Amino acid sequence: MGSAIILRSSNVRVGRCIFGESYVDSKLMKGRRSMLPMLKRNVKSSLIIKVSNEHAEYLLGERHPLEARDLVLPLFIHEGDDDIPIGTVPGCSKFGWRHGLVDEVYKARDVGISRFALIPKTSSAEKLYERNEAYHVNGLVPQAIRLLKDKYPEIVIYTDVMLDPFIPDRHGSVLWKDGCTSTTSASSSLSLPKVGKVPAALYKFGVFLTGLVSNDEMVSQLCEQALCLARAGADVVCPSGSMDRRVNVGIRSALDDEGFHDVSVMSCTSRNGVIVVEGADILMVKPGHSFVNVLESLRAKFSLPVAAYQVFNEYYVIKASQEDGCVNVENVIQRYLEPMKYSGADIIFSYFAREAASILSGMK
Ligand SMILES: NCc1[nH]cc(CCC(=O)O)c1CC(=O)O
Repeated sequence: MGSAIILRSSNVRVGRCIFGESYVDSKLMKGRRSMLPMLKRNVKSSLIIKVSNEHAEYLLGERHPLEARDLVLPLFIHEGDDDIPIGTVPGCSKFGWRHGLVDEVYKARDVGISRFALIPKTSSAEKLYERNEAYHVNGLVPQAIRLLKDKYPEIVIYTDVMLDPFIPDRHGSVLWKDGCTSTTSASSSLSLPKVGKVPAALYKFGVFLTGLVSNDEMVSQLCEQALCLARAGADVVCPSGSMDRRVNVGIRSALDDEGFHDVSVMSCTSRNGVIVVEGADILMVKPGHSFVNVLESLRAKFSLPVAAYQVFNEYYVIKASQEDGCVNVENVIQRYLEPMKYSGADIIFSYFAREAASILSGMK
């Protein structure tokens, strides 16, 4: 079922083929075009940015070793000015978006990393919710994107589309609420059914918590957030925890309607191996290393770029052993990152990206 949908959507939709002339040396393409019927668009921001012949060869079937350009460095960011260490993890911080983040990106670019994922770590959630921070033009993530793109226009930025960091109780969904107390601009165009009398104890942060999730409202807010991120300059938006199949499709069409054809939608699967491919331009497996079998099967089934995410938890464990001298970065490359690449990942998210890249680019 999934592949039929993909085929259809890639055929009908406008947009460029990954191997459009403007991206790849046409000599390389001679006689090979027929091999690429299903490869999809949204090149700019996904795996083919500034495509080179080697990369095209890789996609045509030849396996190349892991390279710095395959890696995405995820960065935790916060609103304050100073960097805040994360627990006891050596060398890992939540970066202040104005300074620490920019320094970190600068250092990573030096060793050949050009892709970054921004993960907001918000505080004072109550205030944030009142300001509709999830899709406020001057929200944490949009501001960080604009700053980075201004300084380093060539980098690729991945951002989450999710409400969790901006909703006080972090459930990540939009709950039915009294229509009159709508706190979000996205919802103003929707008329929500009234929930009737709700006990006062359930009234929190301007929202009546009834325990019922409003999918329409959630999809609408996620689309609003994706647009806000795209307007700020995000290259790839990543809806996560898509409990509603309309999320990817809704975001894809909202982006297309505003002319953001080059902004990619990355769909995430984790744990159960279920992935929503409709509307997606990139498929992601998280945690990637634990599910290399899923990477392999996505690679075999779909002609979309596949991404793998090495999660923080794994980073934490490896980092601890590194401190004990049991593991070095070469081991991390050989035992964790390369297996994900060889299992089918074109794009690898890893908190080790900078350390790994400095070895891969021979700069260490
Ligand atoms: N989906 C949102 C998101 N984006 C980045 C992370 C951090 C992932 C990690 O490194 O553990 C998470 C949370 C999650 O998926 O669990």
